[in-house]
Amino acid sequence: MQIQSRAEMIKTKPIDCLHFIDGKYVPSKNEKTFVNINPATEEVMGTVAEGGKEEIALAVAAAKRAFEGSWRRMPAGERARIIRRIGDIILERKDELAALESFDTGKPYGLASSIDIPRAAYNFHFFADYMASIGTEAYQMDDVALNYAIRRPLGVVGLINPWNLPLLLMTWKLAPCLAAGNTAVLKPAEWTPMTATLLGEICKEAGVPDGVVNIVHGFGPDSAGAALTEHPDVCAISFTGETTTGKHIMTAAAKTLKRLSYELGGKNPNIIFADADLDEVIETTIKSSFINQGEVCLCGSRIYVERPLYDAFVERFTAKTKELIVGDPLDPNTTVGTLISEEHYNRVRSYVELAVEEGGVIETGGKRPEHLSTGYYLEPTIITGLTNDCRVVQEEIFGPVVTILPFDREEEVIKQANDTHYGLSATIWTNDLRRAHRVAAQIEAGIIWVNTWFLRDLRTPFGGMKQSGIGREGGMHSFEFYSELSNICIKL
Ligand SMILES: NC(=O)c1ccc[n+]([C@@H]2O[C@H](COP(=O)([O-])OP(=O)(O)OC[C@H]3O[C@@H](n4cnc5c(N)ncnc54)[C@H](O)[C@@H]3O)[C@@H](O)[C@H]2O)c1
Ligand SMILES: O=C/C=C/C=C(\O)C(=O)O
Repeated sequence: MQIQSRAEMIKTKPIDCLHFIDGKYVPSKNEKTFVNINPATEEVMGTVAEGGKEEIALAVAAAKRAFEGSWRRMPAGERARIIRRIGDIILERKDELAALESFDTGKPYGLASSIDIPRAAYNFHFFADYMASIGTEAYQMDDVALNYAIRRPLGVVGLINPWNLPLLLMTWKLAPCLAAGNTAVLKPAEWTPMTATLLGEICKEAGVPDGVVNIVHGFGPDSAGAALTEHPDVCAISFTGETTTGKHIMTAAAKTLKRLSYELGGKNPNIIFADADLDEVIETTIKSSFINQGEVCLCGSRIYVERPLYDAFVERFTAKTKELIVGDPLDPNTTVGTLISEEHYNRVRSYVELAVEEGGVIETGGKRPEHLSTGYYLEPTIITGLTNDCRVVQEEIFGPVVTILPFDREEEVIKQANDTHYGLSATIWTNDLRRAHRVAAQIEAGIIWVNTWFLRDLRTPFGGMKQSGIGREGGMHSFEFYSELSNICIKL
């Protein structure tokens, strides 16, 4: 069956995307739009309003009015009820949102339906519950004075999002931002506008007052993204994207001293000791290598295997990788869909070619599947024979490409794992409990999994160190970013 006929089976159709400002869908003032390409068919599936300075100004003004209006004074219980309702409506519209996410990204519909959309809903449910339990702090100075802290919202916050897990990551920011009493201007990634567009009407239906949530589409530099980072009435930016983009945003935001929260790039080690359970390792490492076409910042794309296990791992992992089904994102049997765009496809392909130049051996993959002449499809790729200082081992590829290196000693693999300017996540496989604690404590990463991957407790601190991020979000850490504390000292 053709992709379109499967889309009909799913019944949802791609949508044209307008901005959502002050509770209404509006085009750009200059009527400018850009096209939205389906990465599986390479066809135009709709148009997107292209926002700039003017649309950002309108959105920020609406957010400021809303902040000074009812939203910040709304009792927390009522705000929590509305936030929970957003999550409920996302679940009610799961199939539609999953289809649009799959159209936009090329990810398997099944993945969007089982991970992306349910987790987007859970982001709202989690923070609706969590906000009821947060307190502040108080200190008594003998019988001299009493200190207590009060927590208040920041004001208008800019939320700038990437294209790999569009609704999951957009709502990971929006839920705590609203729970803390702020208003928001969202800038979705230009490649993935559709679920963000529907989020506007979902918030309105849930009872979010007009102006509290605003969505402006557009690009980064010289467009809506840059305008949001420069606007004087935006007091904070939460950004998820490439490290290089983060540096540009920091420069722009410095002029108005905005508070920044950064979730940036990663090149994450997956360290496998010889005592690990190989069946478990293979099953999870297939996911941590190739889920979402490897377009996950947390993917363990640098695999290190202790030498006694190396040959067996390479053989078993390669065989399992060959069983993955690359194809039509709407086909229920597909496990690997398309990359996000032609530009990104060519970039990932160039790294496979570089790997060969650097002396690597392509154990499997590296090519467009022969039966898929249209669409940005790339086979899951395993590369061996490289050294830790190779560009393919050092640079973020953000595609279905992993390298495997052997190691002999614990100290050696810790050194190699840390030999990167990134520090986002890491995975360690061992049944030696003391070694697990010892090695985890030495790995320079913000998020470390032992004998698992992408197991998420939203109360935990989430974020990277070094060039992988600034700050943490999740649980109390989100409230620390999305609110201000004032200490009040009263003489007794
Ligand atoms: N650490 C995390 O949690 C996490 C999660 C997902 C993705 N990522 C990273 O994101 C990258 C892939 O996403 P991407 O390609 O969308 O990243 P990107 O940096 O190219 O774009 C991210 C967003 O920033 C906007 N943008 C670009 N330039 C801007 C500028 N000068 N001013 C304001 N906004 C600007 C884009 O329009 C987009 O909305 C990868 O590096 C990946 O590792 C990190
Ligand atoms: O591609 C990066 C994935 C990030 C995931 C989260 O931010 C999360 O699970 O909260």
